[in-house]
Amino acid sequence: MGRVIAVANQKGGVAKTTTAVNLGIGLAREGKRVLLVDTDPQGSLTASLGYVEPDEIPITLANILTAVINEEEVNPSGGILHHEEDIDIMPGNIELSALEVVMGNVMSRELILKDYIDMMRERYDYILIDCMPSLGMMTINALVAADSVLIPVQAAYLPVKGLQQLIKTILMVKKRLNRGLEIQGILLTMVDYRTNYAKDITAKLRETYGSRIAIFETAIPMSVKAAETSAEGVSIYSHCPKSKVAEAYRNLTQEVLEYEK
Ligand SMILES: Nc1ncnc2c1ncn2[C@@H]1O[C@H](COP(=O)(O)OP(=O)(O)OP(=O)(O)O)[C@@H](O)[C@H]1O
Repeated sequence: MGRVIAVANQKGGVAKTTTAVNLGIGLAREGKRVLLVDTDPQGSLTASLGYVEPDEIPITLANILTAVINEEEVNPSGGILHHEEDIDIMPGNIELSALEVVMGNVMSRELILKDYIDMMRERYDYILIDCMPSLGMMTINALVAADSVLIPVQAAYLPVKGLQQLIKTILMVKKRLNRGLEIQGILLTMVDYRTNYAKDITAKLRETYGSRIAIFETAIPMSVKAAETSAEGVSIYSHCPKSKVAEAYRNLTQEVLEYEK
């Protein structure tokens, strides 16, 4: 049975998508069967893997979740795209925006994505859910469907306030809807090693959250190489295997594999 990890932070541009893609492909390179699920109406995960016009893809997560809502039968292979780096993708696009509104008005509205994800678990070792930058119904659905949450945090400012809100939401979901949910850890991203920010922020995070929340050993360095990958439609391992960012995502992959043990 696959393990489901939500990559979440309501703050935009903190490298959720970049992390979902490179952790997902990192796990696939270790022989794991991986599904990436794009729950963001911007479709940036979908686009960054080479499907540059997500809005033109005929079957996406929005169609699948609509079928779930309407209690129609869902074909587990339906809409799945296969990327050359050996991962599967359930694409997302702008239709998820309207769907999120519909979701808010149906029975068991928090469990819609979970229905689909649970059906997919037996086919994969890891399912990574790329969340949208909000704490709305779609993100709640992702947290309900997941076993754990990975929280990318951009190491450019002291991000404590937004994090508190996210953690509160996660704990609320854990209490009411998904008792097994774990916070897998905070991942520092876009770390600029020319400054001392990373050290300061790590220290601040440890001081604030102490032993309650793990912080990954690995931090992801700031690098234009990471930003270039999405235009190429491939992972950092294909685009620039010797870069520091590639090394960091390889290390993160190992940490995630270790976590399960
Ligand atoms: N390590 C990095 N160094 C420099 N730029 C990066 C790095 N990681 C990601 N980026 C770039 O930062 C931008 C935001 O990254 P990304 O799209 O992964 O964040 P996100 O949290 O998923 O955003 P959104 O909230 O909009 O979904 C992108 O342009 C991406 O290419």
